[in-house]
Amino acid sequence: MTQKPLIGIPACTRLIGEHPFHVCGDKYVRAVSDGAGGVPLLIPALGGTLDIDDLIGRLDGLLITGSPSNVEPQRYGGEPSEPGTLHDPARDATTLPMILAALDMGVPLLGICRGFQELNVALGGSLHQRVHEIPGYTNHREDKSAPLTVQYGPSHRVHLTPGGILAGLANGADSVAVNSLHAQGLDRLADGLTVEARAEDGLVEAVRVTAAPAFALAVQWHPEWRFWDDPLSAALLHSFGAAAAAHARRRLR
Ligand SMILES: N[C@@H](CCC(=O)NCCCC(=O)O)C(=O)O
Repeated sequence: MTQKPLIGIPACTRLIGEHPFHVCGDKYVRAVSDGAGGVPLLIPALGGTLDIDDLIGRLDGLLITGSPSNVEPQRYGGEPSEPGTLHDPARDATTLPMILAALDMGVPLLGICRGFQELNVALGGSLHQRVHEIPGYTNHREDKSAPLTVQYGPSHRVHLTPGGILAGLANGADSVAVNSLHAQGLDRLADGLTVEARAEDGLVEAVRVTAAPAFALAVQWHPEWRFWDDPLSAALLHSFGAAAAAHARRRLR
């Protein structure tokens, strides 16, 4: 009997009423279960109270999701955020070390939106906090007043790096249309990352970990959104799942 790969999804913290919760969006859970063929395991944002190495050693993959919260700027030497910015320090304290442990232990990793930004920060890179205020960059935020199908619909094109993983998954296409729901973006690219895609304004929108022994890729857009309707999204999740399944076979043999 083939065991499905166990894929960890670190949660966000969220106040619901007066009570704090650990939460994860349903579309990420289904991207793991239906898109990657894995068993989703939600991981609470407990930071240093978790034995990160022990936990990563039990996983076959790690999906770092998007979130409306921003990585705390002190994590990358940034200026203080604008007052009222939503942060999630408990999530930062969990995802950043988990990313490094997964890369160190060869556990396949897929980052999405905030997860893409966290990969860059975890490896020593930095972020633009408000991309839309920087001359030369366009507005990459969604219209929050629009229906979700519009917010997560195609927003701009990204140019895929020839010979990259995404270009291969896109059957050699040199650009694809993606959605865009982010105010932050990559500033200083961390050492050890290779650009996989750029937006038309030049903003980096996808990276891979150059020397990673396993699948280690992150995108600024949202392939988990209705992935079954988008060939590249489906191929990306399937490729991540295949890498996790291969890891499971090695781990469980
Ligand atoms: N807060 C960061 C990252 C934005 C992000 O992850 N957006 C998606 C949130 C909702 C979802 O999970 O689909 C930024 O603003 O750049």
